Amino acid sequence: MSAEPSARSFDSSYPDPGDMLVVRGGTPLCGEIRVRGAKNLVSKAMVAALLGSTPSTLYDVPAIRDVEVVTGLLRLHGVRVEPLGDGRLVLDPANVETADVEELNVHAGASRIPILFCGPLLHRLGRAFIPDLGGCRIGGRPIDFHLDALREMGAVVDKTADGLVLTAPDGLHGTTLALPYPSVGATEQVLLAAVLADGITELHNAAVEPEITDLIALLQKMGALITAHTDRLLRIEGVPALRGYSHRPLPDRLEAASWACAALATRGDVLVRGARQADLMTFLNVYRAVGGEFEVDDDPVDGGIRFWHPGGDLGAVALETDVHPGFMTDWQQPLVVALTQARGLSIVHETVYENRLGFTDALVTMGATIQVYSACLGATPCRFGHGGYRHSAVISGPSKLQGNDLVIPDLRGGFSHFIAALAAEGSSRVFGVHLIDRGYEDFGAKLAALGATVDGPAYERAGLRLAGGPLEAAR
Ligand SMILES: CC(=O)N[C@H]1[C@@H](OP(=O)(O)OP(=O)(O)OC[C@H]2O[C@@H](n3ccc(=O)[nH]c3=O)[C@H](O)[C@@H]2O)O[C@H](CO)[C@@H](O)[C@@H]1O
Ligand SMILES: C=C(OP(=O)(O)O)C(=O)O
Repeated sequence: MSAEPSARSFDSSYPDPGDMLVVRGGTPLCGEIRVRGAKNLVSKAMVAALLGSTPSTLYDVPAIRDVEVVTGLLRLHGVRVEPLGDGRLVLDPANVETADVEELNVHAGASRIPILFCGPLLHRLGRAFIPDLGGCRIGGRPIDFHLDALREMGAVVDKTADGLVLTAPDGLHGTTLALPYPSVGATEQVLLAAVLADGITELHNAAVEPEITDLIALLQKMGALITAHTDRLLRIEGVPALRGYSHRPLPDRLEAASWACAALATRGDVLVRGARQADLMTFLNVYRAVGGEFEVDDDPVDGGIRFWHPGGDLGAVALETDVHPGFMTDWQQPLVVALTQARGLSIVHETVYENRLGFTDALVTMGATIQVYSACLGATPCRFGHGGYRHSAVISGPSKLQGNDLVIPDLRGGFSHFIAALAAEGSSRVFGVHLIDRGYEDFGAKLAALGATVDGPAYERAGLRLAGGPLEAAR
């Protein structure tokens, strides 16, 4: 890239120029970082604390925006949320109360977690107000499975201009449910509603992601009676009361895979402390198929997985994202950047979300050769084969990437843009950096620890925001 970033003018369609980082590419990421509790478990564990009659303690909680949002929502409902430092969080639900709708709406659009407050609030207060949901814009992300299940269990749902209002005039009761698709959120919804419901709930076609298994383990600690049968069947026997839990969440397998892909795309070598092989089996198979190397250290305290590029060419692969135990959709975006560096044609069929390949447009502007199709380019026709959803990609590599201006579209797409910028020649300006905070703790500090050259207003303006600033300070 010829021009230095400072010489480029800002396009008026870019978000806040202060929310931008300049990345100088071309240096392999090398070193070690640590991942803490999984974003996709910790936030749900925090909601589950509402179900207990005594305080809960959660360990290894990362300083990410989703945790901050759920902390805010819980506090508005009277839950005492006390960060004790070093990732310990005590949640005391002794004084749960109805929250002010206007105050709750401050969190509208910030995360997907508010929908999981339905069951716990209906049990505690008989009423729940749910602000509009946020989360990554990677598809329509409807909540029909959640609401249908709650209605079957006795909830009445009113859609208002402000958000959803739920009541349960006769309480929630157990029933037999079948999800049209094994949705993670809807499975969690049923678990959180059924554990205190009257009678037995059977959930067919449930999600079985490791985060679900960990949530079940946590609920079991609270006194819940849940049996996980084969064939995606969960049987939940409602109990009259639950106590608080003490729980160390599973490590973040999505963050671990992101850094693994960053090592591969930049020809680097990254030790991800805390990463656990059991949660990453499917990812590791694909990583190896592409040509990436890894080594597992099982030490329970200091262990992790070292990921590296062994030199030479990477190989192309064909893969489909799927529900667990398939290749997880949240691994897809970082891996695609590594695939731009693999020799040959790779095919990626995204079957979980209909709109999760938009981030590839930016990679193309950097020199990647990626074509996106609305046909199902995989062995299994998926729900998105008709309707014109651009959900299959063909990636031809290896491509020399050039730095460019990038606007972060969503959490994993944003991480992918960073990897591409780090693998590219020259410098890139990455806009919308705050979106990364939702799921990557200490992102800037970790990049720096791995030898990346990153600078810019997002660093200068917010001081240590990306290196454990306000999120950590809020503890
Ligand atoms: C906070 C969190 O844990 N987020 C994860 C969770 O999201 P989330 O729980 O939102 O994802 P789901 O598993 O529910 O969604 C999977 C598919 O089901 C569809 N669907 C879902 C619910 C519903 O009521 N109706 C419906 O049609 C969705 O549009 C999507 O196509 O699981 C996803 C799939 O592993 C991950 O990518 C997200 O990182
Ligand atoms: C899609 C994701 O998260 P969320 O469901 O919170 O939007 C993700 O973590 O990649």
